[in-house]
Amino acid sequence: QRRMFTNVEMDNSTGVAVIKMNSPPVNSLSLEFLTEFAINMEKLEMDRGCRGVILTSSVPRIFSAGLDITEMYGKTPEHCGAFWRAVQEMWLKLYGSSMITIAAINGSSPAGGCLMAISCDYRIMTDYPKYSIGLNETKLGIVAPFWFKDTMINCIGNRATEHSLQLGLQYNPPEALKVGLVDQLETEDKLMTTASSVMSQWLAIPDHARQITKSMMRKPIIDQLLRQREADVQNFVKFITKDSIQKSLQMYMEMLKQKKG
Ligand SMILES: CC/C=C\C/C=C\CCCC/C=C/C(=O)SCCNC(=O)CCNC(=O)[C@H](O)C(C)(C)COP(=O)(O)OP(=O)(O)OC[C@H]1O[C@@H](n2cnc3c(N)ncnc32)[C@H](O)[C@@H]1OP(=O)(O)O
Repeated sequence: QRRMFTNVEMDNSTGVAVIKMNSPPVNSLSLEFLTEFAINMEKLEMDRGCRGVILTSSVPRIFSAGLDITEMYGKTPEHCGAFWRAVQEMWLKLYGSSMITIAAINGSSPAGGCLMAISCDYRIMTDYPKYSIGLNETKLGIVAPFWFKDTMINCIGNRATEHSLQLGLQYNPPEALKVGLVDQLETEDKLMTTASSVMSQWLAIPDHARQITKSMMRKPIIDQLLRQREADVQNFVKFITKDSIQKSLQMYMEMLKQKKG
């Protein structure tokens, strides 16, 4: 039986779906997870009754740990290529969605987890000091590709992105609010109610006007990836299969395990 990585609950009375990521222990984004996520987004996009999506997590304390490192370590170039296509597809479906997308960030959200959040239209994060969010790729010895970087620039601006990406910064909730990485903080118990109430404000705007405006803002980056999608895959495969990069990933995974012990 196929495993489910996400639960989708559609409320037909409001036209809002809640996608809960549910892949313990850390909602890491594996090839299967990403494939299922993109299919779910596609189905909601095709559903004329669905106007908005709230993205959140069922896993305690974690929104998403980002890309599943085990999908990039010790794998064949073919596997790495298939994995990267799935990462691209997830981003294209989320960043390019015509629906209103709100991230209810109820836990830590490094790297690919942060990419998911900043690909949404609005972010509300639980105000808990131990949670963090950011594109920390350089800390793993890897490089966030241009479409991660440009999504971040569109969210927090050029200078803050440069600072944030070079240092691989992870922000706690008040810092994330200050830099503009999230739009609002909320307590754990009120997070979903607040997300629904923000959604109602966005739903009040006529869809066609909001959708054209959103597309105008995001299309240049999306088109740039679409134009060079296969080159981006080959670039990733070449980079990630290098011995030096594989070594960095191995050391990072060992560090994660040691931290636990
Ligand atoms: C020139 C450029 C050209 C092309 C581009 C090329 C390249 C590359 C771009 C790649 C972009 C990459 C994006 C990413 O998302 S990489 C992933 C980054 N993620 C992280 O750094 C997060 C790491 N994890 C953590 O910090 C913590 O786990 C977390 C999320 C804060 C939770 O902490 P905690 O609750 O204490 O849980 P544990 O750390 O004990 O973890 C439990 C368990 O999960 C394993 N794990 C954690 N994160 C991941 C992960 N991302 N992938 C796979 N597995 C993960 C961890 O090892 C533990 O495993 P165990 O077996 O010990 O139980």
